[in-house]
Amino acid sequence: SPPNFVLLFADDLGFGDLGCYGHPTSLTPNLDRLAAGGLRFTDFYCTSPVCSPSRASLLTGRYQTRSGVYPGVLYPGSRGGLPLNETTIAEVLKPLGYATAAVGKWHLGIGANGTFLPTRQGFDQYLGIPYSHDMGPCQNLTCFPPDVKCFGLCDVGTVTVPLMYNEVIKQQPVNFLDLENAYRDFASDFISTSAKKRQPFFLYFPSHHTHYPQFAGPGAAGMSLRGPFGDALLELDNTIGSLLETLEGTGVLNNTLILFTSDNGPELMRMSRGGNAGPLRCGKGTTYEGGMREPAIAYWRGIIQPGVTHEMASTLDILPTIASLAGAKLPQVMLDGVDMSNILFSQGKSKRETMMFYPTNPSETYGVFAIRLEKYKAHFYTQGASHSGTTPDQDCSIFASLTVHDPPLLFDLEADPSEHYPLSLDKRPDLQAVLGRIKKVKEQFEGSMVFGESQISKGTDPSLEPCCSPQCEPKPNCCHC
Ligand SMILES: O=[N+]([O-])c1ccc(O)c(OS(=O)(=O)O)c1
Ligand SMILES: [Mg+2]
Repeated sequence: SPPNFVLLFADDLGFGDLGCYGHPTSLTPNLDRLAAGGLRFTDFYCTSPVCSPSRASLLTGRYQTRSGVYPGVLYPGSRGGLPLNETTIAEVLKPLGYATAAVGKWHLGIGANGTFLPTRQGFDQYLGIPYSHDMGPCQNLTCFPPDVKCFGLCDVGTVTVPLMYNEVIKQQPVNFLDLENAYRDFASDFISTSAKKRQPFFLYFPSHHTHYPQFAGPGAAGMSLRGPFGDALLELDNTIGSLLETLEGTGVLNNTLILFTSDNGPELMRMSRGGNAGPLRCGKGTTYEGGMREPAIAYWRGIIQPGVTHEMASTLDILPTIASLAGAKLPQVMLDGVDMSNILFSQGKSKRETMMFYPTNPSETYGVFAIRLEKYKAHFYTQGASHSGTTPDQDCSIFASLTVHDPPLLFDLEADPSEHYPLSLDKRPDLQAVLGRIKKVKEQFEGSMVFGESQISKGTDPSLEPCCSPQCEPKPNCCHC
């Protein structure tokens, strides 16, 4: 019978944040169990160092430049979103009779009359906050029990964050302390209902953890060794444990592929309240490895052999892989993802030999900032980011302005995954040859790249911000239900 798919997607979680990736104080026993019993990736990439573009690529198998989800991210009042003519994983599976649900952070647009919400993108059901949970005033919200306010300011002058069920606002502002429980119960009900009906299902679970401001309910607050960030991460891990129990209890665990990864690198500017990129350089907002290489685990009990793979793979590859496993037709569009089944099921080589690194704000002027080919990575441009500030490495901070590298900075990511020691090309014809191949890849890729109309440049309209009492005045503060 066709396999079920559970896609667990963390937010702003770094390569070094999980116990199974070496963090000394994170408590992630359930993710560690998935890694121990499944395949742990060491070279798995997202496509953007920030949320919305990365999520567009995950769900379409195409770089964000093609779908138009660039530059930067979408906001509560954004006019744009992931275009409806893009085909998501949910839309690939629906024709095969799959039940589909999204639970958590959408961040691919709301638009007029909810035109870009998950229910318009192939998901039968949706429960979640449709963008980052700092995109609304949070200083009076409780992030930790009994009444510890959220840290910092978040975005003021906007409606408070709403919890939506399908296209209706259920709660505004959301109650963070029971949000993850609500997500867990909703997701568990979806699994149980599908299992009872013997209907194959796709659960997309983009948690808000561990995005700023960190929050956690009573089941995790104060229970980690790593403070607020660790508590939020523990809450996500608890939820994953519950979902595993439900999959097991309903008898579908052996027929379910579970994938876990994160949307972009850690927000280092949050310091000890932010994530950690492990040995990788910089983090969110940059095209150094810390911003783009993510923790990733594939688990399918009895089918995927436990182990570690060093093969290169990406969020782009999830749609083609799920399509091939379900026997679904691929969308008739330019796909950048490749089927990674042979990595998953036969410890084979990846069909992916290259990865393109676009910055937060891709443009046709500069094109890709960096390219990885096999073990080599060439940076044509580098730039720091506010999200990666406060670290000792000055190249990560916002003060590290856009720099052209000609010849490109070249790193050997096997010998130097931290991108500390650029390779000299002098008297190295072998490296010059590598650079020649990379330039050819860049030429071919950019020759085929047609930038879709920027959705984010369509700007924002305050009247599009979700408000549970649309007639109330004065906005946005009156939107409370
Ligand atoms: O890239 N950005 O311009 C950007 C702006 C606001 C965010 O809150 C953000 O963070 S994100 O939404 O988690 O990616 C990113
Ligand atoms: Mg993010």
